Order: sequence, then structure tokens, then C-alpha cells
Amino acid sequence: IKDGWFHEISDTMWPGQAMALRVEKILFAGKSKYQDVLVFKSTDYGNVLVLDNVIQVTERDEHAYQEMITHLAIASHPKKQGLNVLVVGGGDGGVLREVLKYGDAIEQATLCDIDEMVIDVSKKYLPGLSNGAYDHPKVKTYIGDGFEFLKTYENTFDVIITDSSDPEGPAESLFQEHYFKLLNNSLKEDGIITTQAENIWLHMPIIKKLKETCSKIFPVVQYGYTTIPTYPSGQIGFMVCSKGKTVDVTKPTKKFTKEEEKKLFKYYNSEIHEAAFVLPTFAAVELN
Ligand SMILES: NCCCCCc1nc2ccccc2[nH]1
Repeated sequence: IKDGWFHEISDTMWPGQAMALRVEKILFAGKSKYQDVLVFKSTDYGNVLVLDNVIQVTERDEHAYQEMITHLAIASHPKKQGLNVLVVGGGDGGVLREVLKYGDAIEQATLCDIDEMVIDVSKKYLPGLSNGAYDHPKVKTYIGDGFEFLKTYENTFDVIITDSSDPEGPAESLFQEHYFKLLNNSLKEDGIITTQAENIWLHMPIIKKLKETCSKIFPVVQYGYTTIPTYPSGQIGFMVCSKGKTVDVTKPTKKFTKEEEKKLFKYYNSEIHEAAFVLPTFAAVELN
């Protein structure tokens, strides 16, 4: 932090550019078993969680990410009851909060994140993210490596959401082919996964490789995206895959009314669900 600003600099992941947020007050600075953990109160984006100098979530724009990574999967799932959902990563709790919006349709929501400090500081300094989800009777939380966790579950989950940080650091294994094989093995039939799949302006090689990897394992693989001001280049995408070849992940099967959408969401709606998969030509050329 220099002259009251936090600069998100990464010579490897977003060379020559940096998002800056003005800092009002540092709320927490520590080091977990895996990474540096920083929380600061920004002047204009609410509280901000930073891991190893990378912005993970801000209170002002988090909905754009949490809602899309969750509802692109659950809203297009053919099953409408008894859903068993797993979140890998996502220690801030935002995805868990979104999962619970399906109420009685959710049978069980499980979260596995490797870093307990992330869960603790998120609960304390960004409580609106989990919004009490960690204390919900249907929620179970594990601290550990999602990779190892998945090895113990076969044919168990209807939806698995991998809300990971970037491939550099503790989340590296969550971008490898073996991980996607584990995901496929842990899914029930017609199961759907979404994973954090980076930015079309900065990471086309990563996205292309991810899509090729997923296409070896899943019959349906689509890259969809959201717009989010505080992630690099203002956009981030998701690899959305279905184990069932008849499932169209680009079309929501769960219909919310306009009134419900306005009450439940700040970003997601059924039109933006479909629009999320419409790519600019430079990306479509590479991915389709
Ligand atoms: N450079 C883009 C980073 C995207 C990060 C998404 C994200 N934000 C998180 C917060 C807590 C735990 C896991 C998380 N994964």
C-alpha cells in the first residue's frame, strides 16, 4: 500500500496493468499456512479481501461473481429437489449464501476450503458475504484441500462449484486435468460443475487449455462470464460443464419471475444467464 492506495500488481498474471483501490483503513494483515491475508476498508468499494496481493472479493461488486458462478450451474440443473451441492474454495462464503437461495430444493450444501484464516477473516470483516450461511443447518464446512476431499466422494453431488483463486498459488491443482476427472467422478448423473476460469483479455491460453481439458471429460463444456470492476480487466469467466449430454447449461431451467429476480439478485437474471455465453469474436474464434 503506497500513498493510501492498494495496487494489484502481478508481472505474471496481468503484466503492465494494475487495479488500484483507495485505502481508508487496514482491518487485518496476516499470514496463513498458505498465503498472505489482507483486509482493508476501501473508500468506495466497501471492505476488500486480498490474498497474496490479489483482490479476491469486495463488498461493492461481489454479487457479479458469486451469483453468476452459482446460478449458471444450479439454475440450469434439470433436478428441482433434493440438490446436493459442493463448494470447493469460496471461503468468503458468498457462493454458500447464493446456494441457500434455492431454499427447500437444497438437501445439503458443503464447503471445503484449504485456508481457515480466509473463512475466519471473511466472517469477521465481510459478514454480508456468507450472511449467516455457515450457521445454516444444511451447511457443512471442511478445512482442507478440495483435491483430497473429492477423492473420498463418488457419485455424490448434483453441483460442484470451484470458487478458486488464480492458478498461481494454493489453487494451482484446481486447474489440472486430474482435478476435473475427480469432479466428474464425484458428480451424480446430469451433474453440473462451474469453475473460476479467468479473463478473456489476459488469459486466453489458460481458458483454451481449460476448455480442451474439460472437453475430454464432459460432453457439455461452455465458457460463460460476468463483468466485475475489481477483477483484472473487469471481466471473469466460468467453465460450466455438464455430465449429462442432454443438459443445455446456457438455458436456465429454473424460472424465477421478474419480481423474484429483483428480490433475490443484484446481478443474475434469466436473460443474462443466456447472454453470459455470447462471446466477442476474438474469444469465440479461440473457444468455439
Ligand atoms: N484475479 C481473480 C481472482 C478471482 C478470485 C475468486 C475468489 N474469491 C475468493 C475469496 C475467498 C476464497 C476463494 C475465492 N475465490
